[in-house]
Amino acid sequence: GKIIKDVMSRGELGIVEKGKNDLQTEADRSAQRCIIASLSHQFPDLTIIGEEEPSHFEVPSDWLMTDFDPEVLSKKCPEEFLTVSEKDIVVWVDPLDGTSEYTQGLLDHVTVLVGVSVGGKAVGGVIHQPYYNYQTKSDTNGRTLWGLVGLGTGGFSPECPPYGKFIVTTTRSHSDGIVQKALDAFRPDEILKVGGAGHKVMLLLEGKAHAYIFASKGCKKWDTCAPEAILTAWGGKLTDIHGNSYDYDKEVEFPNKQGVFATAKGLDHKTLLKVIPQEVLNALP
Ligand SMILES: Nc1ncnc2c1ncn2[C@@H]1O[C@H](COP(=O)(O)O)[C@@H](OP(=O)(O)O)[C@H]1O
Ligand SMILES: [Mg+2]
Ligand SMILES: [Mg+2]
Ligand SMILES: [Mg+2]
Repeated sequence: GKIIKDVMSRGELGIVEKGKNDLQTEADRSAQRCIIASLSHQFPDLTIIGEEEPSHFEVPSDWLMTDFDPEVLSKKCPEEFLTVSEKDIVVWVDPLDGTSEYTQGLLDHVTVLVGVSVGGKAVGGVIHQPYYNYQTKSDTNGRTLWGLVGLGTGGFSPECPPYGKFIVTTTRSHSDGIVQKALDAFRPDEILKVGGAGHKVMLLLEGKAHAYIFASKGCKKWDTCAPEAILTAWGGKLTDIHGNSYDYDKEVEFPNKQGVFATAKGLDHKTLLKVIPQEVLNALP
């Protein structure tokens, strides 16, 4: 988070266009180097997959994080993970989610995502929001939300969305006709178009939206692993638009080709899926 803020303060974003409507900045590159170097230093047998291309330069020594969160470590590890070894774990890293919004100054849309999968299932995750409340509080360090399936969540106060209303959240920078058709089918009371998969799942976790609907193949495994794990740990659900769960094993393809459909705790995920029109389902087979 600090690296991301430092790059923004210096004002030289070093923007590279990876593809159509797909940017990368110095903050994406540096944050990934910090996260991957720190994790692989402490856990050499982990499989770590990051969004950005690997860098072979050595990272500055003050970028190597060595401390652990005592609050999380004070909790009891769920039985099912006691025998998991480093080799069974795949970590999906999105060093900066919401790059498009970052370059446009919509800073609270930006998050850092570190997702942990075991046996292909998204079970653990961290969403760090470096610019949380940055407009109201001047020297905030941001906040860090976490979740582990079987244990619970921390770093935020989960809330259920309001009754008698249906609020959906979706992309603000990667929409198309099919994305819009899927949204329209729900006749939502409100559509929150915001950046980042992490940011959108936070809206579900904090009761600001009922569903995150993205009928597009644009999101990748690093976008959804951490958010899915935290959402699942709380009681919500994230699947593709057909209702199938994504596999986060190390061999899988990166794109979430069947889109994203996520619902807050207390919603009937299965019934809501039936609202998605056949034409939309056919577009993302
Ligand atoms: N059409 C597309 N092309 C490239 N990336 C896409 C995309 N649609 C979604 N994404 C990626 O999915 C994430 C969430 O998208 P959105 O904010 O539009 O909902 C972003 O992650 P990054 O910002 O980490 O690249 C974004 O780049
Ligand atoms: Mg990107
Ligand atoms: Mg992303
Ligand atoms: Mg990213």
